[in-house]
Amino acid sequence: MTTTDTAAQSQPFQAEVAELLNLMVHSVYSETDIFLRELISNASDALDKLRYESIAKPELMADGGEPKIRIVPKKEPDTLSVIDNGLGMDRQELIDNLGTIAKSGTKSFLTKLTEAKDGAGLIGQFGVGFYAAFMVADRIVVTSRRAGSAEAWTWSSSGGAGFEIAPASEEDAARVVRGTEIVLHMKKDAAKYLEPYEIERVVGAYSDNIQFPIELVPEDGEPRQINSASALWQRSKSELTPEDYAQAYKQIAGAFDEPAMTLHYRAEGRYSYAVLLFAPSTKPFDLFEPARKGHVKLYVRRVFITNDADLLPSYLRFIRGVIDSEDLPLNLSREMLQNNPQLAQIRKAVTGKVIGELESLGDKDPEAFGRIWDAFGLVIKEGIWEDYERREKLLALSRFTTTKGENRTLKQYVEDLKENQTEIYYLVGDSIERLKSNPKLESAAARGIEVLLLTDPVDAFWTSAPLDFQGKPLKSLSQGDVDFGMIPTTEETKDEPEKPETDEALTIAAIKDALGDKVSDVRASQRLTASASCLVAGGLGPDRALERMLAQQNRGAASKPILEVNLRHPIVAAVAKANAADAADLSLLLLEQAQILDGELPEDPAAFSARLNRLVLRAL
Ligand SMILES: Nc1ncnc2c1ncn2[C@@H]1O[C@H](COP(=O)(O)OP(=O)(O)OP(=O)(O)O)[C@@H](O)[C@H]1O
Repeated sequence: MTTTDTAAQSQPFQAEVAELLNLMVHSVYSETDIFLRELISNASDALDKLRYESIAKPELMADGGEPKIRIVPKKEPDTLSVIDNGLGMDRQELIDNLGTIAKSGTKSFLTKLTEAKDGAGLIGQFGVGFYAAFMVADRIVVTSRRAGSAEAWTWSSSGGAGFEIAPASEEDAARVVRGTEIVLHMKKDAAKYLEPYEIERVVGAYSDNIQFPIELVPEDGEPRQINSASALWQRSKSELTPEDYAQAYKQIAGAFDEPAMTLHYRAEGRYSYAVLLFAPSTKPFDLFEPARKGHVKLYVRRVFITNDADLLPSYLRFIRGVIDSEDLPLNLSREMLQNNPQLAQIRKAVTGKVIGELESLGDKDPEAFGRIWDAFGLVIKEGIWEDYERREKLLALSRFTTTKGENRTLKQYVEDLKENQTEIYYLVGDSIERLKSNPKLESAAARGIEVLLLTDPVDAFWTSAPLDFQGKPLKSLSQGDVDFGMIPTTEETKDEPEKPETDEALTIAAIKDALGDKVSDVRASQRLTASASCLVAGGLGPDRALERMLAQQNRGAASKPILEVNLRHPIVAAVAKANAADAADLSLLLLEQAQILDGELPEDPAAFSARLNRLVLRAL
């Protein structure tokens, strides 16, 4: 220990912590109860960690007694202590863990929180953890001793800008043999949490499923255990109520909403393991963090091993819960986590189960499934691209907005195929409204063909994989050739305008000539009935929507599109008859219109408007 280490020191909070504390104190959050849940959950994590570390070093458990959590209310002075004999923290850990927030995305979250009206809802998704205690306490003193260490340290803070760290007094150090004691000096308006029945109520509501005993130590009377301290996932389904599950979900996932799906089973056979998984009903704030980390905890015979075992593919990263194996060794190393064939087997089986459960939820309880899809459909669709093996199953789960309505499945789509229709058509774009008015839909609309309207950014990616559903290929209406020739038009639209008597080849040659290398080709369109022109991608490369996205992110230049023209349209017909200058103006206008309809800007907006004015004036 250096001399600076032994002296008391003041340290500032990380800016994000100071900001968060400020928000907590000015009470964006009215549900103060959760502070106790957060402290108990941290205590339970510390006990889990100790149990895990002591597999390799049993001596860590030597002093300090059986794992448990104690809650000690005292009225003179008003303090509430939450004490665990878990792993504890050394000096640096106290500074790092209780002075900073390590979570990625914290900054953007805080900005959102400050701006949002409904701060409470948001803060629940974030989990403010330890700092929640500042809602009820105006001073917090934490004394901690890391298991096996000769030193104990005391961290203290009254909120505000920073905290102090110092060696624990002899008296405090003697009391904290192993683990952490958190003493809250309660605010006046939070004195109710010093009442034993109030503590029991909160523990019963939020923390009953903590695996370790939680003991209430009242000022008068004997200490008593106030939770059931069993691993809920090990109990049989028949003895559990929906309320039990809802509470377990909140505790395991640190969530505030209700689960939209619960999956609880035990696999027996070559490997035995218990599974308790939940799908939340609301979106957490970090769903789109680049790390795309999962939230399923791995236990081995009731001992917590890691949060980090990638037990589900990342497109199911919204699923929360526990998998508890009977057969894995307790001392799983990082390498073993990555390469263990048994874990790979469990991962595969559980992934299949989750998808199967989502599928049957979609049939049995479309409303609950709808909540999951609305919150996580974007993420599930990543799987269509990533998980080749389960592609068709994930396509079957997906819900689409189409020209026929909302929440359509591909199964419904295929059941409603038109006579001679052999493909599933889709169009990718920025918004449903814009897609609905896209000319590329015209010919499909005239035939009553349903088209999927895809507007999520991820849609441009998964659709670039070769896909089919029930033997029907998925096909973009803005790419390659479409052939609706065999599909009859519906009655009302049978009388399309007659084709004008112009030479097709001549018209196309004239437009090609005028556009030069601005496009890769000019073709007669099968897609259009009313509009004059549209742009499509060649048959082999990426779809136009994906190209546009990649180009916006400077990841590759967009390749030249094909201009399709409607030979029935009077402007197109006029090209062949016009003089060279007018033909050039008209042809460029056909290209520029098509760009605008795709949500792009014409290459040279000034030239475009000059051209338009020229032609309009001529007609006047
Ligand atoms: N009782 C404790 N024993 C040991 N370490 C603790 C204890 N309480 C907190 N910590 C440490 O402090 C860190 C920060 O705790 P905090 O509650 O703020 O966030 P968290 O638990 O990591 O996240 P969240 O609350 O969102 O799950 C914890 O990750 C843990 O390392």
